[in-house]
Amino acid sequence: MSKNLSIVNKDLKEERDKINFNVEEFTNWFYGGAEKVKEKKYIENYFLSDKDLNLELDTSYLSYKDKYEEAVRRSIVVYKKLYKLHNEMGGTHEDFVKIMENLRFTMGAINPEGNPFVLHFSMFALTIMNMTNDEQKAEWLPRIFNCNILGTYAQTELGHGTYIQRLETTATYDPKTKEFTLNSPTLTSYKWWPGNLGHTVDHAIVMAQLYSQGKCHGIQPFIVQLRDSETHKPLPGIDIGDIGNKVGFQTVNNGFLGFKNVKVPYKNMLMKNSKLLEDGTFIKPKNAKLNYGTMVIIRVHMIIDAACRIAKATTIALRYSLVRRQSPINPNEIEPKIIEHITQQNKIFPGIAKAVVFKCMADYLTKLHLSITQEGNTGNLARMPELHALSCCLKAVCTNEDAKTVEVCRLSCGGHGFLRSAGLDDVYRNSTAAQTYEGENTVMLLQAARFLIKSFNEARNGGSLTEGVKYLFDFIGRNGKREIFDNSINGILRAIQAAAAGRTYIAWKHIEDDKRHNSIEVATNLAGVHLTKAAELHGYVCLLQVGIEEIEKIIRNVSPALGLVFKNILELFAVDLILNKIGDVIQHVDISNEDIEKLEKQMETLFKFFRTSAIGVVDGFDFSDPIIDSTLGSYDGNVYENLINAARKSPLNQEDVNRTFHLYIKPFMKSNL
Ligand SMILES: CCCCCCCC/C=C\CCCC(=O)SCCNC(=O)CCNC(=O)[C@H](O)C(C)(C)COP(=O)(O)OP(=O)(O)OC[C@H]1O[C@@H](n2cnc3c(N)ncnc32)[C@H](O)[C@@H]1OP(=O)(O)O
Ligand SMILES: Cc1cc2nc3c(=O)[nH]c(=O)nc-3n(C[C@H](O)[C@H](O)[C@H](O)COP(=O)(O)OP(=O)(O)OC[C@H]3O[C@@H](n4cnc5c(N)ncnc54)[C@H](O)[C@@H]3O)c2cc1C
Repeated sequence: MSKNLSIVNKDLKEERDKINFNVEEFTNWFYGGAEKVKEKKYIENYFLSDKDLNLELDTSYLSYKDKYEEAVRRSIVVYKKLYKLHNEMGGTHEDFVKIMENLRFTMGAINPEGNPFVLHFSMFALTIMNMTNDEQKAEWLPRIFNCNILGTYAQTELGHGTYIQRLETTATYDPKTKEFTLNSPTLTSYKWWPGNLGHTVDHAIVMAQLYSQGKCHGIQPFIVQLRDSETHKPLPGIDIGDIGNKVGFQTVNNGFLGFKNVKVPYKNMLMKNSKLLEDGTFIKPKNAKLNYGTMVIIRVHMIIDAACRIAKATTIALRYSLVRRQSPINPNEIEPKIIEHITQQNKIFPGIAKAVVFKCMADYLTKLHLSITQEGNTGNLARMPELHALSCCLKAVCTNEDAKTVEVCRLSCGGHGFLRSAGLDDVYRNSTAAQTYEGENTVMLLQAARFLIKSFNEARNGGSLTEGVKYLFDFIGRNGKREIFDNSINGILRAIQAAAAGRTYIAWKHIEDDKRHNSIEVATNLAGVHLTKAAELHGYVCLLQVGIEEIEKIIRNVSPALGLVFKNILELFAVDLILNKIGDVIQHVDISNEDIEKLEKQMETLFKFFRTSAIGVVDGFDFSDPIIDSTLGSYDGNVYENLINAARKSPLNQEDVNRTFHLYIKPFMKSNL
């Protein structure tokens, strides 16, 4: 499945012949074991081999409406098969999760511009699983699982996406009728953005301000039916539609939604956290932010998505760079593979290292999320703020890096990278969307910075700190002296920690100084740029720290040859990071010009070593050709054949002369102006 049967380009074959580690062993690590790789391949093939999907059709040439309709058609083919496969596998919840996890990659190949049902299977289902009481679970989960109802997560409004406390949709409870009345009192209160909302789903989790007994009790989730289950017509009082063309996500069917006196039964307010008694008495949750739980889960999941987008983009860029020849380095020699230009290595190799380190972070964060959620289920919510801060911080840092890296990969493919058939545009669109959805990245960094400043105050007052921010103690302990740089992995980590702690101190001091003339809120706003820089540096500290810990474990468990590749990858990540953050490092670390030159030299040595492993690593990401979907990144490396074949499929090339010649061009040319 992963390799096509055509003859592999000789330049690429020559590279693969030199790989000095076991690529399969790397793949097994990336997917969590040989069994998981087998499962992934089976599931991928199970779906992608279905002729009914008609994957030959290049949907990028279709109109907006046709794209959506084809995406719905394909999705239904997939979901029917999903349920068939699920039954064949035994029908357990674990089987379902297994298929869904693998389907995430496969769905991208089937609907490259987005899945019109993605919110049903992610945020809608997750919210019902995590924010309902037992009765509500029993009522809704079977219907969701069987797709008898389809839903989305409707939180953002025209006027507010970030500051959700000020959402304007209202849900007013009447104890006499035991109903809520939903209203959109203003234009800005219209829901705007929810995926799949426009014309696909018939239900939504709606976040609305709860009014009861004459008081507002803040935003609460309600499950609301939007469309008739037979006709799919909007129900009375529901104004609903698609928000129109976007930068990407064209087939996700993001929608708008307004309410006019829409009645919702009492039992439809999700009651695991906040509770409303039938008489209208409101009972506060243990922590008001528990209703933000679905956002936290998705932010955690977004780290692995970022890793995979980078893995895909670097696979395309590297394979292309190993077959593309241009510009002799020595004037009299043959043109080299473009990867021989060291600037090309500088564009692609650090990206490959990021994919690996982000994958380590995704695994770490998933485990942390599970353990903190389990604590939460026993009533212990103490670590919720730590998880919130970490997931916000890494969501922002990883998706920012993701978008940047994917764009560099596109640039590294020169002109051909600009073709849709190169496959980098959809990856980029998804990366840049991820910078905004699930919390805009600056806002996410500012949330993380709140935690950093609190921790800094705690450290100054001799309090206790969570593991991930203990480096703030080192900074305070140095009492204004700079960290002395030493050129080892741990030395680089300490330097980035010193930079993060130093920037946190600058932000803290800024706030303290401004507090003399301003409120704490105004002072915090004025320190915003420092705060976001501190949070960003903290994100890199976490990535490097977890990267070091995880890769040390990996090295102990893999063959020595693969261990060397991991060591090389970790060093690449670390040296690239410190060189990119050198301005911040210089401010807080005793690092000399010679040290910096040594790091630059070290980067060149690391590139030299990685030059032979790189193709093995990207092959090890194991994206099959239908998933990579790129003329430049296919396994066989036959890029020029792929490019001309793709061009021939352009709708304009289906006839020799386009009608515009006779309609407009010829009359214009003959007109003598
Ligand atoms: C499973 C498979 C994955 C599939 C992926 C599917 C992809 C589908 C594609 C797209 C889907 C996109 C969906 C969306 O975009 S949904 C909408 C998302 N919206 C947002 O993310 C909104 C962002 N805004 C917020 O999250 C919040 O407004 C806020 C920025 C966090 C601020 O909240 P609030 O105003 O209430 O808070 P305050 O500023 O007053 O206080 C901050 C304190 O609250 C603490 N806090 C906040 N959140 C949490 C939390 N979740 N847990 C614990 N604590 C929290 C925070 O720490 C502050 O504490 P402090 O002590 O400092 O006061
Ligand atoms: C592709 C896509 C899919 C989406 N899907 C969904 C969905 O399914 N369901 C849903 O409910 N929503 C969805 N959204 C909405 C999304 O979650 C919000 O757009 C996002 O949270 C950002 O909020 P905003 O649009 O209000 O941005 P704004 O907050 O208006 O951001 C504009 C600018 O203001 C700045 N800013 C705002 N507040 C602050 C602050 N406190 N401090 C400093 N700067 C600030 C931001 O940094 C940014 O530069 C989706 C959005 C996109 C793009």
